[in-house]
Amino acid sequence: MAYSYLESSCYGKDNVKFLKVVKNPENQKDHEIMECNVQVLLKGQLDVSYTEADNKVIVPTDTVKNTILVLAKKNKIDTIESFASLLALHFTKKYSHITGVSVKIIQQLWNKYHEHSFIHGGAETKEVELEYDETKPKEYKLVTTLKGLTVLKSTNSMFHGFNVCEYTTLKPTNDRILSTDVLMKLEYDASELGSLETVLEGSKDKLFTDVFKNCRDTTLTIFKNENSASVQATMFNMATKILEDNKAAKFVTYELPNKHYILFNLEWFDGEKNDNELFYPASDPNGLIKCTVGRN
Ligand SMILES: O=c1[nH]c(=O)c2[nH]c(=O)[nH]c2[nH]1
Repeated sequence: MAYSYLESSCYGKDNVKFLKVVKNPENQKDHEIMECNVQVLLKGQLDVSYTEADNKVIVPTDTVKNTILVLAKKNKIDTIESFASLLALHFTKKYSHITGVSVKIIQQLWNKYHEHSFIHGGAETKEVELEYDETKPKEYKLVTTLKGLTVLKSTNSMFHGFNVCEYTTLKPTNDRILSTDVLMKLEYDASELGSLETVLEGSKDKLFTDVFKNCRDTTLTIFKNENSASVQATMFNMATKILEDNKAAKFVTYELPNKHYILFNLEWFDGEKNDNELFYPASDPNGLIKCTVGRN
């Protein structure tokens, strides 16, 4: 009896990066661009490559990389959601022993300001993760992520009424700075979207674009409008509104660092008052608050 067994495995290529330029057929200098970083990991009857050094079953990661690039060149990509579907279906259809694929695509945001000139959207990205198992084709998991959207509000944020014990030094406040780097994930309800084949045909591209925009708009609107009781309460309200607005959403997850700004005490300077005007940014430690919200 062997000492060990293979509990689980997957392999593929990570950090396959491309910039795709799409030219307007009526004006060869009018372009749209898409910059992506793709990860594709394969699963299936691959155990012997680990346990018996049998490479016959290995589709080389180099081939995975080539496939990503060729499919990106040859196909119309309107959203990274449909491109992820295309990749998952390609690998499972092409190789009989590949039965599952995990795809992750990170898209840079480029804002067009002229027919072929663009401004980079900074740290903010859109990401998509797709888990597909061809033995359960209807149960795929598709998650879209908004990441790196840094926001700050300089009033209308409170934090009081919290648990107080002998370890507590924090003072309750009715007015503080609230700042975070938004990480929001929306898991689609696969039964609302339909089969991955319909997703890759592009029939859901408008939905994907609209849902992502709605998530970003709702995050920013609730952030600015609400007099926040806490990060916890505000993120729950954001997630609830996104579920209300988007029937295709199953779960909404937020992961928000609470990036603290601490009021300087200037009393030593002849009693100088500091009415929430001068703060120092405390890079660490930071709060970290997460929740996943579903529909009742
Ligand atoms: O919104 C907040 N939630 C917390 O859980 C917390 N904890 C803390 O020290 N400050 C805050 N703020």
